[in-house]
Amino acid sequence: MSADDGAGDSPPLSIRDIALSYGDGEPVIEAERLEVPAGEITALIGPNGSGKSTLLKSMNAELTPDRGAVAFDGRDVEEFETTELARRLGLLSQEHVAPESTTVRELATHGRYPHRGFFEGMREEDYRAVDRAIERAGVEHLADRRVGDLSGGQAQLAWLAMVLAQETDALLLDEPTTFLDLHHQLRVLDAVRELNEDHGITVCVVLHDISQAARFADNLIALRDGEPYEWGPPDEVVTEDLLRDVFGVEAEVGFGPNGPRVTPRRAIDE
Ligand SMILES: Nc1ncnc2c1ncn2[C@@H]1O[C@H](COP(=O)(O)OP(=O)(O)OP(=O)(O)O)[C@@H](O)[C@H]1O
Repeated sequence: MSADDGAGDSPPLSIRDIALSYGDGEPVIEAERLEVPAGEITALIGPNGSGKSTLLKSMNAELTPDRGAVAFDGRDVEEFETTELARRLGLLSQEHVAPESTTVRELATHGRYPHRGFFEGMREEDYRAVDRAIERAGVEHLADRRVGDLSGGQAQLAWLAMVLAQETDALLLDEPTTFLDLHHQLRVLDAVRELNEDHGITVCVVLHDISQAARFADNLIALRDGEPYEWGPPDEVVTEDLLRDVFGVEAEVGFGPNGPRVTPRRAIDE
């Protein structure tokens, strides 16, 4: 990513005939075809255990499918050399591991490793990228704090700063708003939208709030039991049928100027 990248420059992610299982178990993901369009924001929605994180990790080659492939920029993600992929595709996962004494700035600095030679120090552009990421994630005031001392939401923002410092062409974000208060949820989504609009970054993001996902994303992919139930523009995906069949919720769906709005009524007993 560079400052003068125009919108639409980032590549798409395409999934073809994929099946993915853990160990010898049954596949937890099976999908014939899914697209995360270039330069657009796609939200993955679905109930707990429906396979959202697994699908996201397969897009980043963190998990290898038993069958099929994920293509990024027309190439199987498994074919990329690890550092090359990390320069182009960033993943904010739900599992965070870092020594407790690491500061927020040090964490963000880790995001620059894919851009530097093994023995090279930080260059001026690396420092600038770290500053930008810290600002975008809204953690300037926490930059010198130890990650181990942060609240859940503050830590979430610190990890986001690390992924943003990678300055990749595409971002995969697994529940980036979890643990965040409403103000910070909106700030994070605004920052992602700004990156998307200013640099044409392709985004795939897991969100649990369906109304928020519908407002925020250009496209939705709804997963049920590891399979796509529906995908496309929010207006087409968010329906009362989806809420009943996928989420087990009786709800009303209204359509306002900001897209579909979900009013849940009750959980349907299985
Ligand atoms: N490491 C693992 N080993 C075995 N099974 C796993 C592992 N990780 C996930 N699973 C299983 O794979 C399925 C999909 O899990 P996944 O975490 O992708 O769902 P999810 O939609 O992201 O859920 P959530 O909304 O709760 O985060 C679940 O049945 C889960 O139990």
